[in-house]
Amino acid sequence: MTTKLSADTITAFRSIATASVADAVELSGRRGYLSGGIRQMLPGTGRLVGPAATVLEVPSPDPAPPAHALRAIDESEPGSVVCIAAGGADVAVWGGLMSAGAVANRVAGAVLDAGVRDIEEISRDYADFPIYARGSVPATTVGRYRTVSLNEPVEMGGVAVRPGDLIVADTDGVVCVPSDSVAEVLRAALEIERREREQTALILESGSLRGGIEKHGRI
Ligand SMILES: O=C([O-])CC(=O)C(=O)O
Ligand SMILES: [Mg+2]
Repeated sequence: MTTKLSADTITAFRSIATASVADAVELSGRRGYLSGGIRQMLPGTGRLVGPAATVLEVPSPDPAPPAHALRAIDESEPGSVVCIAAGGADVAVWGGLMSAGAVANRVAGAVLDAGVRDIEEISRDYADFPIYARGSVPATTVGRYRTVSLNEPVEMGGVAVRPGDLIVADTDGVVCVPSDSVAEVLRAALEIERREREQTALILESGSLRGGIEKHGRI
């Protein structure tokens, strides 16, 4: 099961750039950002923020439906982000039908360490639904990969993603905030945003990039 995060926490992260969230996770000694190879394919409306529901897919010629992904879509708490780990597979682990199911179940978005297909259909019929993926590819996952777990820890783009971790994604990419450090990362990320606003003002006032970042000693 995914962990309940407060509506206030979700709202707060929706106003914070992934760059700041990634830096804030790093302050706790961990890596939060997923590989830049997993990028925004469909933007939805604004930043994607929600708890992860995790699915693992592995190579298999078994032509079975992706049962764990279908369950993740139908059974996750509204507002969840369905995260499918497939080792960067060059197949579509998501498409138009899965988007229809996700919208019907109020899933917040999808993050895929693999490809997506039916882009034309999804952008036409589900324009509010955000998808992050390695790219688009017309090949179905069925008969090439099969799902093996739901809501177990997975690895995506170089990061361990656990069910209930907070996913934050925007035009820069995807960050995973470990569920045990959400409050601490939120505080740190807000402080980073405050510092950068101050630095921006100092740069513009002084007319010097180096002068503007001197006070805090970092970019
Ligand atoms: O076949 C798939 O793997 C996914 C797909 O096209 C859909 O959800 O429409
Ligand atoms: Mg399809």
